[in-house]
Amino acid sequence: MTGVILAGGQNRRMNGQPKALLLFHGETLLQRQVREMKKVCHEILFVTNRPSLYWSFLPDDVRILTDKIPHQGPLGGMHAAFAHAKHEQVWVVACDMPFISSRAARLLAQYQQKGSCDAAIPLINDKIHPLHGIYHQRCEKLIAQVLDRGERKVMQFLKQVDWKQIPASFFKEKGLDLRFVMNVNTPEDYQQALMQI
Ligand SMILES: Nc1nc2c(ncn2[C@@H]2O[C@H](COP(=O)(O)OP(=O)(O)OP(=O)(O)O)[C@@H](O)[C@H]2O)c(=O)[nH]1
Repeated sequence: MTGVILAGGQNRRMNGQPKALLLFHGETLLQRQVREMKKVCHEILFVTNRPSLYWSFLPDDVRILTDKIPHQGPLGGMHAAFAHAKHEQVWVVACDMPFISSRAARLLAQYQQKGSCDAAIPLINDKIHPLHGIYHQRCEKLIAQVLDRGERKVMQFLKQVDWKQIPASFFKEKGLDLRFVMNVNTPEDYQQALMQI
C-alpha cells in the first residue's frame, strides 16, 4: 500500500511549531511515523507546503509532494497524494500522531479489500478518525469534485462514498493499543505523549 503523511497544516495550537518535527527520544515525529509506515508501505508520500523545512529529515525514498491548492485542509493534501499514489490502497495519517500503527493499518486494509468499500476508518471513543484511515485510490476524482465545489471537510467527502467504520472492539480483540488514533495539537498534548513513550 501507499502511506501518506499530511503535514500541510498551520500548527496554530502548537504556537506555529511544526508538529512533524517534534522530538520523541531524539527522533522527529515524522521519522518515527516513517519507521512505522515502512513496515507495511512500499511507497511513502509526505504532503506539505514547506518542503524545505522537512527534506533533510526524510529518507531519500520518501517522496515530498505539495498541495495543488494550498490551505484546503487535510482533504487538499489527500487529493495531492491520491493523484500520485502508485498503489490502490492508501493509508492516510496526520503528521501529529505519535502512535500510528501498521498493524491497525493492515487490519483496516484487509477490511477495505474484503468489503470492496472506498474507505475503512476507525471509530474510537465514539469518534471517527479519518486521518488514520485506509482509502481506495479511486477516491481521488471524488475528492477533486468536492474541493471544486468549495467544500473542505473530510466528512463532506465521506458522505459521498461507501465507507465503513471499524469499531474499537475490533482492534481491542486483536490486542491493539487504541492510542494509535491519538494526536498532539498543543504543547500540553506533546508533554503528555512524551510521558507515554
Ligand atoms: N497537506 C495538507 N495537510 C494539512 C492541511 N491542513 C491540515 N493538514 C494536516 O492535517 C492534519 C490535521 O490538521 P489539524 O490538526 O486540523 O490542523 P493543524 O494545522 O495541524 O493544526 P492547527 O493549526 O492547530 O489547527 C495535520 O497533520 C495537518 O498538518 C493542508 O492544507 N494541506
